[in-house]
Amino acid sequence: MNDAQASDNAIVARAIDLVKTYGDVASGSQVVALDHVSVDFQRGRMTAIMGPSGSGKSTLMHCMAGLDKPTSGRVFVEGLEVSAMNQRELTELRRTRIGFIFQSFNLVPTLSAEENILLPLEISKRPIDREWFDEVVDVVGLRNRLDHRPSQLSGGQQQRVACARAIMARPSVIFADEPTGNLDSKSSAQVLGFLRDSVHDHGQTIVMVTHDPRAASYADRVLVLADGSIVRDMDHPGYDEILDVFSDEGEKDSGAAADDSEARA
Ligand SMILES: Nc1ncnc2c1ncn2[C@@H]1O[C@H](COP(=O)(O)OP(=O)(O)OP(=O)(O)O)[C@@H](O)[C@H]1O
Repeated sequence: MNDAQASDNAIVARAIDLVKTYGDVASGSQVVALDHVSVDFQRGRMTAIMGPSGSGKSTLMHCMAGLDKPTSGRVFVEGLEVSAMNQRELTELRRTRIGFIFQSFNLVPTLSAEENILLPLEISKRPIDREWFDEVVDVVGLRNRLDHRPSQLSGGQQQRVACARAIMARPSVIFADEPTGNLDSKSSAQVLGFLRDSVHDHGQTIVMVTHDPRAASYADRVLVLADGSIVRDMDHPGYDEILDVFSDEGEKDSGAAADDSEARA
C-alpha cells in the first residue's frame, strides 16, 4: 500500500499493520498491546471501539492520535504519516486536525464554558466562526450556561462543553475515550445523541472507545478488540446484537455487558 492510497479522500485515518509492545522479551515481561492491526476509519462516520479491559482499545486510539508511537506499522491521518512525525509536527497535527473528548471532561477550571469551547481556536490563533459557534452552542443546549465555570455545571453539562469544544474546531477526526463513562443514563443519551448528530448532520468523523453497549449502539460501526487484534467489525449493529457478541465471549465479558445493560435500563 502506498501513500497515495493512504490519502484516499473517503478515509480519514488509517492504521497499517500496527504493532505495539510494552516491556521486553528477555525479561519475559513483554505485553503485546496491538498485534498487527490494520483498519480504516471513514469520513463522516462514528465508530465505536469495544473489547475487554486490556484488549488494546486505548493503545490503538493513542497511536492513531499520535499520542503514542507504535513499535512497528504505520498510521495516517488525512494521508499524513503520523507514525513518522516529530514532536513539533505531532503538536501541529493534534491542534489542527484532531479533537479529543475524555471521560474526565478535561476542561480548564478557571475559564467559562464559552472560553473553554473557544480555547483550541484561540491557542492555534485561528479565526472564530461565530455562526458556527452559535449553532454548536444551541445544539448542545448550553446557551444559558456560557458564562458558567466547569464547577458550576453538572457532569453532563461539562461533557457537552467538551463536545462543543471538540466540534467547534471542525477537526478531521474526534477521538473520544469513554465519553459517557462518568455520566448518568440521561446525560449519556444527550451527549451521544449530540455526537451522532454532528456525524450525520455535519459530516464529523468520530472514533469512540467505550465499554457501554448502549453507547456503542449509537455508532455506525462497532469494532471489537481482543488481545490486541480486531475480532469483529460490525456495520450498524443494534444494541441486542452488540450484547450478543459480549455474551458469546466468556463469562467475564457477558457479566460486564449484563451489568452495563442493567445500569442503563
Ligand atoms: N505504559 C504501559 N506499559 C506497560 N503495559 C502497558 C502500558 N499501557 C498499556 N499496557 C498494556 O497493554 C495492554 C493494552 O492496554 P490498553 O490500555 O490499550 O487496553 P484497553 O483495552 O484500553 O483497556 P481498558 O478498557 O482497561 O482501558 C494491556 O495489557 C496493558 O496492561
